[in-house]
Amino acid sequence: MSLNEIRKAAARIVGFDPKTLDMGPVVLEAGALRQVAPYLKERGYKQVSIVADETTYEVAGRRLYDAIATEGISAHVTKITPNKQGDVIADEASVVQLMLDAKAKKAEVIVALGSGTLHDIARFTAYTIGIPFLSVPTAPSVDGFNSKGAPLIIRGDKQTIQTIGPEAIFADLDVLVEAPPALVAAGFGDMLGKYTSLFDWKFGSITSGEVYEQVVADITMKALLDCVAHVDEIAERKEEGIRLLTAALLDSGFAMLVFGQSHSASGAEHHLSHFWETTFLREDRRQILHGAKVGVACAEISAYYRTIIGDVSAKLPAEQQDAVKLELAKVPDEAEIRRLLTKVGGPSQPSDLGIDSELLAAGLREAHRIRPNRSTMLKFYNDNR
Ligand SMILES: NC(=O)C1=CN([C@@H]2O[C@H](COP(=O)(O)OP(=O)(O)OC[C@H]3O[C@@H](n4cnc5c(N)ncnc54)[C@H](OP(=O)(O)O)[C@@H]3O)[C@@H](O)[C@H]2O)C=CC1
Ligand SMILES: O=C(CO)COP(=O)(O)O
Repeated sequence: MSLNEIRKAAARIVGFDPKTLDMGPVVLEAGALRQVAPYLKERGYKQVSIVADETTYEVAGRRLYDAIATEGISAHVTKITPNKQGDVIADEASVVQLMLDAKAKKAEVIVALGSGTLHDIARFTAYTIGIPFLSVPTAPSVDGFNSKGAPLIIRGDKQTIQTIGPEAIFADLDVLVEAPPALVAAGFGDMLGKYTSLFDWKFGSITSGEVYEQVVADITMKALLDCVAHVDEIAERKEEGIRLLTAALLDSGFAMLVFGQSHSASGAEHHLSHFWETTFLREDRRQILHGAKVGVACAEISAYYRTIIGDVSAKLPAEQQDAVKLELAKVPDEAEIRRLLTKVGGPSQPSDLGIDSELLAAGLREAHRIRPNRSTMLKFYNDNR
């Protein structure tokens, strides 16, 4: 959907503050990278901080830096230092690294040049020092370019802090089509996760009176179904497939931005993924792409929910039982989710990710504690067993 269509849809939400979507431009086209420097000039920025890592700097950072300098704007690049396993992660050290650089250079705006992790480092830092950030995605791997939430690793735990959305987005299809297949499959996996996150949000609204916005759920579901309908084009990584996937990721991000929290996009499948992520960090293991974990976790949650629905239903008031069963029936079964993941070339089983049955079982017992305020069916089951 275009930003204007999102604005129109969001206007139907009672009490929605239109300033939330006071942003633009949102550019998703070939050559979008070339529009960044003229935009910065037009906005009158004189000091720009670009945050990248070694890879994203090579992919697009050098070109961006030169283009900004050519406009007579002072730019500097912070390449976030990887952890000892070689992964760039959004933790205290990365945030402080960018904060110190941006402060020292008196940056007026931060440009996030990368995928999910670099965006979270950028949005948290920009919010903390009180400046805006621009989104320049280099891979269609997550729906986190334009949300407000910054999932950070704080003292080893994954906490999501509500910060700010981007001032503008420049998603260059020339760059995105070159992203490695694993990152494309991860983006598709992050979208498939919406099957179970949307179920969990509905579950929370039925059983715990969790605030639910149909418009936000509809935007997310439409984005998800667009991806599923075009799985072949996405798997082929042609320009149209990558455009469709990126547009869906942006729409899901906008849905989170409009709602102000991530209920539409993050349910038990994300909590399971976060559980695996922090376990790997504690064990000094290399990180697995977020969307790769989410896709597999979505299949696991779809299967698990079907095994526990009887027990859950027995503990619900009679009038909620049918509604919950009806919603669960709309979630594709695990075989279908794994089939779609395989089709797009991504991992489909926990073992593909190095997750054994013990870690899987531990996550199903404990992952809900990562987001104790979210009324997922996993939390209900574990709290009431
Ligand atoms: N804020 C939100 O609402 C959301 C946030 N997230 C967060 O996003 C994070 C995960 O982001 P994700 O995008 O999966 O992974 P990362 O941002 O961690 O990126 C993984 C790696 O992708 C590589 N990369 C990126 N673009 C390119 C490219 N064009 N060519 C080659 N390599 C490239 C980089 O390579 P290299 O490693 O070689 O440097 C990068 O480090 C998680 O922490 C998750 O919680 C996820 C969804 C929503
Ligand atoms: O990853 C997200 C959506 O894809 C956001 O998840 P959290 O709100 O759980 O950090």
